[in-house]
Amino acid sequence: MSAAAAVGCSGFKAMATVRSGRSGHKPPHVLTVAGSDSGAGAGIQADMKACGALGAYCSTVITAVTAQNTVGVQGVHVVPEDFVAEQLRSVLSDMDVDVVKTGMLPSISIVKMLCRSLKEFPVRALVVDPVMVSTSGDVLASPTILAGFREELLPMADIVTPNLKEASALLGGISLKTIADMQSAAKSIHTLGPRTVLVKGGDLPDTMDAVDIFFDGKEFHELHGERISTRNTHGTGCTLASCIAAELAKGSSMLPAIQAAKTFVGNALRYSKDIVIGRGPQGPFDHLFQLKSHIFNLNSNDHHFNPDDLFLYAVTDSRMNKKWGRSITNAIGAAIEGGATIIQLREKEAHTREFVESATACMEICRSHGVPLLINDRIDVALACDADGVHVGQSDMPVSMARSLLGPNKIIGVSCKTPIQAQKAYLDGANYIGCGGVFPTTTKENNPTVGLDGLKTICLASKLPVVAIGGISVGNAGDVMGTGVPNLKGVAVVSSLFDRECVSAETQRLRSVLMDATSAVKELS
Ligand SMILES: Cc1ncc(COP(=O)(O)OP(=O)(O)O)c(N)n1
Ligand SMILES: Cc1ncsc1CCOP(=O)(O)O
Ligand SMILES: [Mg+2]
Repeated sequence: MSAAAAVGCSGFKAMATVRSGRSGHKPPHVLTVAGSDSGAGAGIQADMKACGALGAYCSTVITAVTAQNTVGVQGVHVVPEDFVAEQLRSVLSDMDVDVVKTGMLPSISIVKMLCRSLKEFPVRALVVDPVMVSTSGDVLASPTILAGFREELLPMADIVTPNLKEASALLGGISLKTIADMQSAAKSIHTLGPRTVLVKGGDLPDTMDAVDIFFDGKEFHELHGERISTRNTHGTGCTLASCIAAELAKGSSMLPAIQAAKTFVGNALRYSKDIVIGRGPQGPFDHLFQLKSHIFNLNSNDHHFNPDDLFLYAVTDSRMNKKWGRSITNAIGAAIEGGATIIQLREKEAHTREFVESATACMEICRSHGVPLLINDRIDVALACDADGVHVGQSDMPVSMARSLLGPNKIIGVSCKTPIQAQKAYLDGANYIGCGGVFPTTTKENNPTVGLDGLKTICLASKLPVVAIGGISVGNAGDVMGTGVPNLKGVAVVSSLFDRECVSAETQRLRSVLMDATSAVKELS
């Protein structure tokens, strides 16, 4: 196989499109030939997750089915050679595989048959993880496969990735205790025919960090990685080799592929170091940490949405603040002091930088008081200042899109005037509905009113909590809450708080009107 020329080639996608004979985009494709791990930490399952996480398609030829968990390997069922051959033929004859990665190859006849298949259907690169013994110490391949590795598979490989035990086994049982030993092992394994060798030193005693030795046929590269203290290391070998394969399939050359793979494994271990799966000594780690760290980690400070937060919803207005000579931070501070339960920054005229800066300052105030802060219209500003959520209207970014950008924990409110909009709000993943204008207002132009009847209709049409908005003040807030619809949770107001001289006093007055009205409704029901 002449993978040397192909690995690291550019213009790969165009070539792949021609090969597939169809127009459209062909994703980078890794075929893993390995064993299934019922615990899903290693083997085929790890390979699929690793390739998927790095953006490569992963097809699978299963050589054995293992019964294993975090304690060890309880059983191995080897797939008959003919059926491994059939799987290989199915995938390789049809799917334009870029890179083959091998894991558990339980018998020499399977090794030999794989080599024949690869000669019949050449691929761009072959990554061999010479799996022999599981991390729990269980034997996964008969020692006779060593001959198959040495004589047939390794000469075809672009890289072979033994750990210390495997390197030792490939070299007849020599002892490997130092970095110098690893270098000489890498060189000796290279003489067996692979284009490059990575000897993994995770088990090397007396080293502060994990050192791997990469030999490219000419030079040694010492690759250092932080040693992460965790029990969750099951599947690191499979994952590293699969990541290398995925990077090669994407067009990387060998050394950058190894570096990217090491970074991925290091980050996965760091993210997963405290997860608990299984009762045994060695647990799996989370290959999909990138998805979760984006969505979950960043949001560790998120305010957990409580529909009662909508009770007294203060919405800012830059024109009013200007008129009264207030900064936005003063305005929201006063509203919180007066008893506002949620704040929305509705800054229609602000430039982005100014908006991000003031929103960040407001976030600090709100967080210190445990009051959620939402951003009107601007998902980007909400993300930038890690706000608790957004409020969007029917002509703003769709709720479903905002949800996928903000993740599951942020609060999303949406304006609705019709029952259909209200039903869709729930299906799209909104947390609440803003319904209005209920009454006429000069704060928002060209905004037809729905009245108290329209408000009730919206409330009844949705399971979501609703906040009423538009022309609401101390004079009519009692009527609004007096509708008594259970999911009407409060009122949102702009001018009756911020177009007044004393924001905190107006907020207090409104709060007591709302409290009286809700107690009256409770008494009636
Ligand atoms: C709580 C609440 N409800 C409704 C709105 C109005 O949002 P939208 O329809 O997007 O109009 P603008 O506020 O963007 O002019 C709101 N802001 N808050
Ligand atoms: C933003 C908005 N959406 C519907 S009405 C309205 C304006 C509410 O302002 P005010 O409380 O001053 O009537
Ligand atoms: Mg809007």
